[in-house]
Amino acid sequence: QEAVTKPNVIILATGGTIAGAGASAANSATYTAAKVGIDKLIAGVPELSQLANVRGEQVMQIASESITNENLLQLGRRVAELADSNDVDGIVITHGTDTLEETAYFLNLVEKTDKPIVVVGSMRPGTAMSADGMLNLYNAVAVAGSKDARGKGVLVTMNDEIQSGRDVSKMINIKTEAFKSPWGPLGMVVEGKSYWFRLPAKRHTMDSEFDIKNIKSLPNVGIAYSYGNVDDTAYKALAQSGAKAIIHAGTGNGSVSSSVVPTLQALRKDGVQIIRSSHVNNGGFVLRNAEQPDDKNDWVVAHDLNPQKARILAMVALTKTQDSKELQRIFWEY
Ligand SMILES: NC(=O)CC[C@H](N)C(=O)O
Repeated sequence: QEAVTKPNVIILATGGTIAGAGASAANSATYTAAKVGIDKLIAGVPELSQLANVRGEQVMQIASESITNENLLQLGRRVAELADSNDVDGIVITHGTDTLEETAYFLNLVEKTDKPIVVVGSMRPGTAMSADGMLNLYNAVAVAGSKDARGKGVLVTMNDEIQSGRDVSKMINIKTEAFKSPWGPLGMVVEGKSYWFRLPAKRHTMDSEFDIKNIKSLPNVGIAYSYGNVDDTAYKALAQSGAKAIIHAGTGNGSVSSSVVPTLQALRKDGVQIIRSSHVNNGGFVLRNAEQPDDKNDWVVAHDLNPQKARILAMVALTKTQDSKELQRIFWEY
């Protein structure tokens, strides 16, 4: 009989619904997030031990809408430490789903490792009927422990799909099939085995020019949402609060209302970076110099990144450059 060595997988727990608890099994939507500790979560899925040697670590215990830049840096540093350790083969991060897409993208940009990093959450608390957390966690550990997940960037396992942390997003808040990418999943995980169909084309992890070890703090970057009858109040307030960049969560192709254009031109002259994104639901796609003369205005376009992901990339990029052309290059490449 062949000796099988199981991979060592660390689960870093941060809270969210996957650690949530409700009053009754019928409570799929009314419950408290971030209640259950990581040891209890691991004990609740004994099958994990068939996949890997699993160890848990409680990094924080919060609902992810309350995650701060400091929390992101703390988590990122711990991930980097563990990834550097010889006895760690893969890392799972349990996370609330509200900002999971932001954390996954952040780690995808700044972790210099080819070891699998898998971010996972759930849409229903463990106390609910048909809770999805157990299987999502099982799948996350399976992917994190697998050799074929190496070098594919930060991944997200929800609803049996393996998504790229770069472009996955929470598309609906009441279904277990909540996480989608406009460009489709990278693969599927079924009964603890991964099946791959495509690879990320954008720069990440080992191939990234950013490194968590060189990032001391993240700059203030805000988002302003666009709609009919919008005015420039939010943009001005963000600039006044010290924003180094403002993400324009624009309509359609990142279009900008004529009531806002002059203010954004003036803010750019004052040194604030203006980044045009789109809040279109299934994924925006903003083209340079379409809708607005970005070359003339010295603005940046966020490409296919939604506003919250554009904020993450802008913060990371601004730790290295203040040049709008460099920023634009980074927005095309990541
Ligand atoms: N499904 C969830 O995880 C949402 C719970 C909570 N709002 C959070 O993001 O942590």
